[in-house]
Parts: sequence; C-alpha cells; structure tokens
Amino acid sequence: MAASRALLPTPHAAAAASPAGARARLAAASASLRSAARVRVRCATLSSPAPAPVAAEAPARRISRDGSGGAPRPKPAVLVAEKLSEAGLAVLREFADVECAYGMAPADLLARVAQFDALIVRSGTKVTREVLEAGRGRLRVVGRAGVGIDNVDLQAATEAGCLVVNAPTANTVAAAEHGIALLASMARNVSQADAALKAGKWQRSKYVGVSLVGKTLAIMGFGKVGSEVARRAKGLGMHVIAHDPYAPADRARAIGVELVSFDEAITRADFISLHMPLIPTTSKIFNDESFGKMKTGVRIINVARGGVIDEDALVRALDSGKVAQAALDVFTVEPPPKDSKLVLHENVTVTPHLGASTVEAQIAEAVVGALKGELAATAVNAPMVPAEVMSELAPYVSLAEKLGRLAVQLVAGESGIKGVKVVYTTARGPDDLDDTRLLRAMVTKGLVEPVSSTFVNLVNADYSAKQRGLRITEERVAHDSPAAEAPLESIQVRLSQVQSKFAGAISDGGDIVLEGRVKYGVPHLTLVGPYEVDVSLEGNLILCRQIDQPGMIGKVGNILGQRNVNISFMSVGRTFRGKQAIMAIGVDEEPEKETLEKIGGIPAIEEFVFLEL
Ligand SMILES: NC(=O)C1=CN([C@@H]2O[C@H](COP(=O)(O)OP(=O)(O)OC[C@H]3O[C@@H](n4cnc5c(N)ncnc54)[C@H](O)[C@@H]3O)[C@@H](O)[C@H]2O)C=CC1
Ligand SMILES: O=C(O)C(=O)COP(=O)(O)O
Repeated sequence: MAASRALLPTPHAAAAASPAGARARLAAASASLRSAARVRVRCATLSSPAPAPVAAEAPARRISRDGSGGAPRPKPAVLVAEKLSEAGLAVLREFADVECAYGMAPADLLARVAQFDALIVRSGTKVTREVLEAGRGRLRVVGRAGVGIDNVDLQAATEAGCLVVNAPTANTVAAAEHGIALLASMARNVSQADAALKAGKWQRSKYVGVSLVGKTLAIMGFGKVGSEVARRAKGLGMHVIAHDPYAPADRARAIGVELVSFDEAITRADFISLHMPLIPTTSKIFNDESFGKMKTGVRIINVARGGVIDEDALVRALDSGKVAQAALDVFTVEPPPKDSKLVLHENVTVTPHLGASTVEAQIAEAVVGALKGELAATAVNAPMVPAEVMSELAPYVSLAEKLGRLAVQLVAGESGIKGVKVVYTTARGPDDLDDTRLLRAMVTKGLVEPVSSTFVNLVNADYSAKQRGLRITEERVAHDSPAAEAPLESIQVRLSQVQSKFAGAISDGGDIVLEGRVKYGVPHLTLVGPYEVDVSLEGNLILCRQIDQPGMIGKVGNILGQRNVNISFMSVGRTFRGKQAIMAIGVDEEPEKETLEKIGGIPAIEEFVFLEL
C-alpha cells in the first residue's frame, strides 16, 4: 500500500511549534487543502522517504523531432510496453516521444527503462522493484492502462519517487460486456458448437444449451463492473442478487438488486459472476468448500482475477458435475500452462484476458498530466499529507486512516454500508478546525482501499467516496478541556446500521463504532463498540470478546507466545464485572490460521477477529 508522504507546496511551513503556531499550521493546511481541491496539484514535490534523491529532474532528454524548425525542445520519452489504442497513442505523441515496444522480455525492459520518463503497461508486464530501481533517476511515471495494479510493485514505486496512475473506469463497460458475452455464449455452448461445426459435426441436440430468462444470477463484488453486469443481466430477464459487504445499499436498491450474504448468494444462484478485486480476503475464496455449497449444475463466469478461484478445486467441481460450466477470462497464471486441465476442460469456455477496452485514451491523459507535474485523480500512490501538516496532524491523519481500515474489515453480511459518520472531539474552536478535508480523506482511504480497486488521494477522496456510495457526515464535538495543545481529543468512526463479523464492535444503536486518540504522538484505539480499550495502532490487531473471568490474558498470551507471535500491546475492557469483556491484542506478526482458531477454541471466548492495519 502506498506510503503517505509530503506532496503539496508549503507556503506556510515556517509557522512556529507553539499552540498559536500549530493553529496557524492547521489553518495553512486547510488553505492548501482547499486549493488542492480547486486546482490540479503540482506533483514536482513528490519526495521519497528513502535517502535516495527524488526523481524530479530527468537526465538529458531526447530532442523534439517535431520538425517545427524552432529551437529544439526537450520532450519527455514514453515507453509503451503493451498495446495501447491509437487514440491513446495520439494523445501521448502530442506531448512526448513515444516508443512502442510490445512484448519485451523482462531483461529488455530492465535494460531500457532508464531511458524513459514514463512507462505504460497493461496487465502483462511486471513492473517489479528491479524495474523501478533500474529506472531511478529518470522514470517518473508508471501508467497502468487498466484497473488492476497487482502487476506493479507500488511500495517500490513510491520509494523510487515514481507516480503510478491507472485508468479505473476505462475498462468498466468493456469488462461488463465481456462478462455478459461469456455468460450468454457459455449458456448456449457457442464456442463448443462452433468448434464442432468447424470440425464437420452438426450436433444440434448436444449443444442445445440453457435459457437465461428467469434464472438467478449472483454478482460477487457489486462495484463498478459488477453493477454494470447487473444492469445488463436484468435486461436479459435474469433475477439478480449480489454479494458485497461494502457495497452501498442504496445503489443496489436503485438497480433493483438484492444484496445477500456470501452463502445465500452461492446457494441460490444458477449463474455466479465474479467481480471482486484480488486481495488477501478474496484469494481462492471460491474453493472446495464454497463449490460444495453451490447448486448442482451452477455456471460460473470470471472476468475479475484468476486468483479468486482455487483452480484445482474448480476442475474437481467440473469433473463431479457440481459446476456444469465455467467461462473464464482470467487465470491465476497468465498465460496459463498449455496443458492446464482447466483451460482444456470441455465444459470450460476461455478467453485470453480480453475484458478490457482498447479504445480509451484515459491512461494517456493521466500519464501526460503526471509528466506535466499535475496530480491526476487516478494517481494510485499519491502522497496524502501536506508537508506543513506532517508535524502536528500526522498522527491524527494516520489515526483517521487506521480507524477507517479497521472499521471496513469489521463489516460483514448482506446489508451493505449505509452511512459513515466521523466525529471529531476537539477543544479547538470551529475556526481552528474549519477544514477536516484531510482527515475525511484519510478515513475514506482507510474505508475504500482495502476492499476495492480504487486508490484514494487528496484530489479524488470525496469523489471516490461518492462514487462508492459512501455518505460521510462529520460532526465536531466541543471538548471542555481548556488545554488546546492537541488539535483533536479523539476521532470516532461510525458505520451506521451495518452487520459486523465481530458483534462486540456494534454499539447499542446498531452501528459499528471505533474511536481512537493520539497518545505520546502515537495513534491508539480507545473504544470498540461499547467497550473501552487502549491499544497502540501498530502492527496488526486481534479482537476477542469473552466472558469476563480470570486467566483469559494468560491463556491467549500463551497460545501466541508458543507460536512465536509477539504481543506489542494488550488491553481488556468490559461493560460490567463478570459479564462480557473485550481483549484488544496488538501483534507484530500475522498469526497462522490454526493459531487464531486455537484462540477461538478457548471456551470462554465468544468471538474473535484478526484485523490488518
Ligand atoms: N478481465 C478484464 O480485462 C478486467 C478485469 N477487471 C477486474 O475486475 C475486478 C473488478 O473491477 P472494478 O469493478 O473496477 O472494481 P471495484 O473496486 O469498483 O469493485 C470491486 C467490488 O468488490 C467488492 N468486494 C471486496 N471484497 C469483497 C468480498 N470479499 N466479497 C464480495 N465483494 C467484495 C468491493 O466492495 C467492490 O465494490 C477487478 O479485479 C479488476 O481488476 C476490470 C476490468 C477489466
Ligand atoms: O483493467 C484490468 O484490471 C484488466 O484486467 C485489463 O487488463 P489488460 O489491460 O487488458 O491487460
């Protein structure tokens, strides 16, 4: 995930470290943020936290070959490593020297990348740390002409001072159309019948197919592509249900789609179409266990990412007839091995990752903008925190993001997210805290990035929230303390009326509630639902809800200690003696699944959840 670093110009950076200076810095930050909203932000100040110099000044560039006769102008050089539309190339050529070198071997890319200011790729080129290191000193922008950036090492790009931009909506309709094409052609056996007829076989009864009308389609991942597939499938007369714990309930209602739980979706569906991103929680989410729950004869479409399916399990499910057919555009390894049982299976229809449009110029515009020093809304690893805010607000900014990240990981079930409320408790007057844009942006980043293919920066935060249907309201609560040293007393994030995978995080009002404070400059979690805790937000977090009784800390500590998991912080909070209590445990390492299960197996423990920060 991208690191948060200085970005905006710092006209007010000289403010002193006194409370008055702090107030001045906050006001200055607010001004910067407001101007960031109005104008496209210069990204020439994109800096690296590493000691290495910023890649701001490129070495000697090629000279313009535009034949204009004037003094030669240096033009940026752009390497296009995978096929881009003519429309996109035309946009680039107006501004840069463009070289298209499709299908380069990794060694060639390594050897050549340092000669370019920008590199444009699609999903087939791995932009590894090595590539980014090789490009250091010149390479300033990586453009991913598409949505998924799983082929770009974002952390390495950030460290190399290289901005990564993508084209998050350019492929939405193309992917949705491809999904529908696969759905319909699979149902009517188009590819199998086509191959048979070309081989001289006229087999009308063998390939008769199934009808779509009246069938139930489950959309797994109701984001940009998933909701477009839903609209189209409804037009085909299908009954559409969807599973997406983080989807806006309002949008589902507006499209006429029922949001249901994972199990309900896969057990009710005749067709299942996958549209979730590949993230740790979705990796191989379709496995022996989930195939086992599906209707016999179910049909599966995947235009998302191959890794969300355990491909060996899918072959088993196809062989047993549990899954009647699958239509796949994406694979765990691309291209898949020539002898892949899945690809060769007679009930499987395959396309070679074709779900993207090539006519869009969105990525070319984003790359040109970035080369000109503008921060586009599609920047993936844009730094968030203005320099002048770093000293004072930095821990609050980090707290805001962490509360968002924790809150979204607690969401479960079928209700979708209905609303988000951020409550700032502060002793400062409204004028001193008159622009919470940065904190709101960080909460949004925390809520959105772990579960979607959207990357949030300062420019696009409010837009991203809106696009995902997150209604974020804010409230400022006056804190009585006269000591106004700290900008904020606490930040609370509430997800209203939402289901949680950890019931202990639900407040009396039915909301997921998390609250945090900054202590000694470090963000702390101080409230989970109705339970007061106090745990530093570093590393990862385990939350357990248990019956309040002696010996619990020892039991859990023992299990973690035996497995070499270091506990960084531990805190217990309870409502009443002898009733329920919550244990919040900060851990440096991610415990193995069996370790967590062992904790869950302690009789007094009623529920537990592991959360990544
Ligand atoms: N085959 C192709 O050529 C193309 C593939 N894609 C892929 O399609 C996928 C979806 O893309 P977009 O719709 O643009 O992304 P998106 O971020 O708009 O939507 C993804 C949705 O999945 C949901 N989600 C996250 N975890 C989930 C879970 N455990 N269960 C159910 N839903 C979950 C998110 O809340 C989000 O609403 C991405 O993996 C993308 O890379 C996109 C375009 C073209
Ligand atoms: O946009 C995406 O996520 C895609 O999967 C499209 O990939 P592509 O650009 O066609 O290699």
